[in-house]
Amino acid sequence: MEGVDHLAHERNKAQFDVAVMKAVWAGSRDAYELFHRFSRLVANDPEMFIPAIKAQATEEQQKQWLPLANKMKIIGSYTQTELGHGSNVRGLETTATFDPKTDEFVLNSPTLTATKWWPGGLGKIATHALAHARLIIDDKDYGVHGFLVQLRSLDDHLTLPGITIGDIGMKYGSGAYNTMDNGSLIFDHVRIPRNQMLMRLSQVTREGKYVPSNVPRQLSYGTMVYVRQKIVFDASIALSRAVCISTRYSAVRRQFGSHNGSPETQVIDYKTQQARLFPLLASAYAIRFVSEWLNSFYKDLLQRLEAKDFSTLPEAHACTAGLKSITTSVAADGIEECRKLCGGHGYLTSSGLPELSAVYIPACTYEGDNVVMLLQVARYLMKTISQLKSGNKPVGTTAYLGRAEQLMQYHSDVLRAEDWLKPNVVVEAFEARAARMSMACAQNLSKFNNPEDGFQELSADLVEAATAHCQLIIVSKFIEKLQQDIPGKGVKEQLGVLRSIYALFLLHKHIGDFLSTDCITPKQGYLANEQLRSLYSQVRPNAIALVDAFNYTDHFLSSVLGRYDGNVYPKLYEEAWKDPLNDTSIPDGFHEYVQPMLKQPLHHGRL
Ligand SMILES: CCC/C=C/C(=O)SCCNC(=O)CCNC(=O)[C@H](O)C(C)(C)COP(=O)([O-])OP(=O)([O-])OC[C@H]1O[C@@H](n2cnc3c(N)ncnc32)[C@H](O)[C@@H]1OP(=O)([O-])[O-]
Ligand SMILES: Cc1cc2nc3c(=O)[nH]c(=O)nc-3n(C[C@H](O)[C@H](O)[C@H](O)COP(=O)(O)OP(=O)(O)OC[C@H]3O[C@@H](n4cnc5c(N)ncnc54)[C@H](O)[C@@H]3O)c2cc1C
Repeated sequence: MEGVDHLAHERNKAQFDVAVMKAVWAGSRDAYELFHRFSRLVANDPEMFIPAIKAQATEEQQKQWLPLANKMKIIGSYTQTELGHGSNVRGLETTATFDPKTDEFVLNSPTLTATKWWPGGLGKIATHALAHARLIIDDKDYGVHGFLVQLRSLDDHLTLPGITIGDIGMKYGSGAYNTMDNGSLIFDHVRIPRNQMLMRLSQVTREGKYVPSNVPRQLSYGTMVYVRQKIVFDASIALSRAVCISTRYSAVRRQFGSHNGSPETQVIDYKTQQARLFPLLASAYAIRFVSEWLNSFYKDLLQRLEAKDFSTLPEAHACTAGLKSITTSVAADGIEECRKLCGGHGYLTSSGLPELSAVYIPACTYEGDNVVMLLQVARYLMKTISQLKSGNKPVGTTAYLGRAEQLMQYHSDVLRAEDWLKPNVVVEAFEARAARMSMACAQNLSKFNNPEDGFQELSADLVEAATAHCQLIIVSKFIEKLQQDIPGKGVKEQLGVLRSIYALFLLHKHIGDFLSTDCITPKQGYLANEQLRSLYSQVRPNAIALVDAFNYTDHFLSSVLGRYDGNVYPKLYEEAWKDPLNDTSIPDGFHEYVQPMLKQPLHHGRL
C-alpha cells in the first residue's frame, strides 16, 4: 500500500490551518522556510568551545583563535569537568601556575581526581582544550580560569609531551552517544604561553600581577548560560519528536472494542491514552514557546552586557538553570512515556524511541545536574525575598513576589469548570502557589542560625518551590504567546486548548501543592480535572495535525511507528527482515552447540 496516506482521515478532522501552525511552531515564516530547506542537513557544531572563547577571550585573543576554530583548523573541547568534580566548579583541582621566568603557565593534574573526565571531543579528535584550572601565582590561588591548551600535533595528531588522553569508554545504551569521544586528560607540567589564559574577565601581567576586571566574576560562567538556553530549545525538539511518533502510532494502532465486525478502537481514543499523551503534546508546545522567550531574554542580556549593564545577569542565570532543569526532565520522562504509549513495538529500535531516549537522557545531567540547577533557582528566590524587606521591588520573572502579601491572601474564585479556561484565573493560582511555597521556605530558613545549614536541611522543599516558580514561568509565557497576533483559521483556538491542557495538567499533577498552600479547594481541583477531560476531547480530532505542524520529515523521525503515511505494519515487518540474524535460516553455532543436544538419545524413551 505504498503511497497511500493511512492517516488522511485523521488529517481531514483538523479544525485549524496546519500551514500557519507550522510557522508558529518554527517561530516565524522565515524560520519555517529555513528549517524546511535545511532539515536534511546534519550539522555537527563544535559547540562548547567557540561560545566560550567569545565569552571569555579578549578581542585580540578572539582575532587569533576564532578564525582557526571557525574554519576547523583547530578542533576544540570544552574541558571543565574532572573525575572528582563536575557540579562543584569551584572544587576543580587542575592547576595553572604562572612561571614568571619563562612567561608561561604550567598546567598540572596533581591528583587522580583532577583528571579531566567527560569533555566531548576530547578523547580522540580535539586538537585543543579550553581547560578550566585554578590559577596559581606566587603560591596564591585565584580560583578557576580558562586556558587554551594544545593537546595534539597539528601535523600528525599525536598527543603532545606531558599530555595523557583517552576515551572514557562506552556510555548508556549502544546508541549514537557512543560516537561522541568523551575523554579523559591528565596534564603533567604542560607549559603554555601566558597569552593563552582567556583574559577578557581578568588578566595576569608579564610581572605576574593579577588584575581582576571591573565586571562581575559570574561572567566567567557565561558559556553555561548560553548553552543552557539552547538546551531548553533542544528539549522542545526531543519531546515533540517522541510525541509525533507516539501520536501517529496511537491513531494507527487498534486494540479491543470491535462490535459485529466493526474495526477495533484506535488506542488514541482511550481516555487513559489521551490523559498520558496530550499533556506531553501540550508540553512540547509550552517548552517551545518558553524557549523562544528565553532566547530573546538572552539576546537582551548580551546587549546589556555590551553596555556594561549587568543587572539582569542573576535572573538570566536563574531562568536558564531552572528552565534547563524542568524542560530536560519533562522531555526525558516524556520520551520514556511515549515509548510505553507505543506498547511492545515502542521497545523496538525501529520505533526510533529507544535511541532517542538513550541520546537524550544525559541532558538531565550535563550542563548542570537538574537538582543542582533547581537549587540555584531556590537561592535566587530566597535572595529576592530577603531583599523585599529593604524595599527592593522584584522585576521580571520574580515580579509576582513583590505582591507576596496580596498573594498570601489569595483564594481562587473558580465556581465552574469553565472558569479554569480564563488565563488570569490560572496565572493567579500558579503565582499564589509559587509565592506561598517560596515564602514558607524563607520563613523556615530564618529559624536557622546558620543560613547554609538551613539551606541544606530544607533543600528538598526548596527544590519544590523552585519547580513551582519555573512552572509559573512556562505557563505565563504560553499565555503571553497567545496575546500576540496569531493569524490562521483556528490556530489560536488550538493553541488556547493546549495552553489550558498544559496548565491544568500541572495543576492536577501537583494538586498537593495547590491544596496544602490553600490556594484552591478540593472542589476547585475537581473542577479543573473535569475541564481537563473536556479539553482532551477537543484536542483529539486535531491531534495528528498538531504533530504534523512540527514539520518533521520521516528521515528526521527515523521511526517506523511515526511514519507520516501511517503505513506501519508492512514497514515494521520489512524492517525486522533487515536484521542480519535473518540473513540465514540456520544461526551460527547451531551445528556445534544446539544440534548435538537435539541429537542426544532419549533416556528411557522420554524427553
Ligand atoms: C551537549 C553536551 C555537552 C555538555 C557539556 C558540559 O556539561 S560542560 C560542563 C558544565 N558544568 C556545569 O554545568 C557545572 C554545574 N555547576 C555550576 O554551574 C556552578 O558551579 C554552580 C551553579 C553549581 C555554582 O556553584 P557555587 O555556589 O560554588 O558558585 P560560585 O560560588 O562559584 O558562584 C556563585 C555566584 O555565581 C552565580 N552564578 C553561578 N552560576 C552562574 C552562571 N552560569 N551565570 C551567572 N551567574 C552564576 C550564583 O548565582 C552566585 O551569585 P551570588 O549569589 O554570589 O550573587
Ligand atoms: C553525556 C555527557 C556529556 C558531558 N560533556 C561534558 C563536556 O563536554 N565538558 C565538560 O566539562 N563536562 C561534560 N560533562 C560533565 C557534566 O557537566 C557533569 O557530569 C555534570 O555537570 C554533573 O556533575 P557531576 O557529574 O559532578 O555530578 P554530581 O554533582 O556528582 O552529582 C551526583 C548527585 O549528587 C547530587 N548533588 C550534587 N551536588 C549537590 C548539592 N549541592 N545539593 C544536592 N545534591 C547535590 C546531584 O543531584 C546528583 O544526584 C558531560 C556529562 C555527560 C553525562
